Amino acid sequence: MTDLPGIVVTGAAGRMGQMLIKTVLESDAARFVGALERAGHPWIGKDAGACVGLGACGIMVSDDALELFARAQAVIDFTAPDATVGYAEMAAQARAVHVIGTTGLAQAHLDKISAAARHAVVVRAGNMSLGVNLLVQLTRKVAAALDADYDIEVIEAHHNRKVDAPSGTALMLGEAAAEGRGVALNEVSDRGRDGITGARKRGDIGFSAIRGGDIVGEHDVLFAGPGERITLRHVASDRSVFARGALRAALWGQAQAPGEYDMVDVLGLGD
Ligand SMILES: NC(=O)C1=CN([C@@H]2O[C@H](COP(=O)(O)OP(=O)(O)OC[C@H]3O[C@@H](n4cnc5c(N)ncnc54)[C@H](O)[C@@H]3O)[C@@H](O)[C@H]2O)C=CC1
Ligand SMILES: O=C(O)C1=N[C@H](C(=O)O)C[C@H](O)C1
Repeated sequence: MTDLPGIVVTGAAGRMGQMLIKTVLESDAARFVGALERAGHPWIGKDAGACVGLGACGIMVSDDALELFARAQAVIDFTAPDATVGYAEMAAQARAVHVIGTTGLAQAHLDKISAAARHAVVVRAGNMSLGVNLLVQLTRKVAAALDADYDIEVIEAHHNRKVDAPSGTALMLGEAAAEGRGVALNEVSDRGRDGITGARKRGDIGFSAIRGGDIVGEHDVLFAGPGERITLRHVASDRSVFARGALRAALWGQAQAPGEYDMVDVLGLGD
C-alpha cells in the first residue's frame, strides 16, 4: 500500500481540484498525500476528503507547497498560469512528476516550465481526456487530406467561470490542423472577429469561443468546403474524464526520464 505513488493535488477547492481529490482517493493505484490551496483560502486546515463530500481522510488542505511536494511522487496541478510556473520549479526540486492541466499559459510561462523539465518529468496538456487527444490526431489527418478550399474553424464552448480564450483544447486542435496543413498556426490564426473584418482569408484557421452556464467543455473542428462540410466534435459531459487522464499521466510519469511530455505520449497515440 505505501509503495503506491503519493499524489498532491493543487487548486484543491477548484472545479478540477475537487474532482481530482475524489479520483485519487478512490484510486487503488495511488495514495492521496496532500491538498494545496492558495494562502487565505477558507479550506486551509480543513479535511480535504470532507471538503469534497467523501468523508474525512486525514489530509488537511494546506498552503505549504514545499512541505507537501517533499512527500509527493507526483503533483497534479490545475490552477492558474503564475501558480503553475511556481509549482513547476518546486516540483522539479522535489523530483516529483508535475502533471499540468492549467491553460492560458503564455510563452514566458512555457519557457519556465521547459526549464523545470530539465530536472523532472512534466506532463502538460490543455485537455487530459482520451477523446480530445484522439480528436487531435483526427484533426491533423483530416487537415492533411484537404486543401485550403476547406476553411478550418475551431469552435469551443465552456462554462461562465472560464477565464481564458481560446481554450487550451481549441489551441491544441488549431495546432494539429496547422501541422496537418504544413503551416505555422501563428501565421494563419484568426481570433475574435468583430466589425468590418473583410472577407475570410484563404488558409486562415479561425477560433470562436462561447461562454455560458455550466457547459463542461465542447469542441468542434469545422472543415467548410465547396458544397460540403465536415465537423469533428468532442463533448465532455463530466470533469472526471480530465481527472482520470491526469491521474493516468501521474502514474505513467513515474517510469519516465526527465523531460516534457503530453497526453499523446501517455496514451501511446503517436504515429
Ligand atoms: N487540461 C485539462 O484537461 C483541463 C484543464 N482545465 C484548466 O484547469 C485550470 C483550473 O480550472 P478550474 O478547476 O475550472 O478552475 P477553478 O477556478 O475552479 O479552480 C482553480 C483553483 O486554483 C486555486 N489556486 C489559485 N492559485 C493558487 C495557488 N497559487 N496555489 C494553490 N491553489 C491556487 C484557486 O483558489 C481555485 O480553487 C484552468 O486553467 C482550466 O482551463 C480545466 C479542466 C480540464
Ligand atoms: O476551463 C475548463 O473548464 C476547461 N479547460 C480546458 C481547456 O481550456 O481546453 C479543458 C476543458 O475543455 C475544460
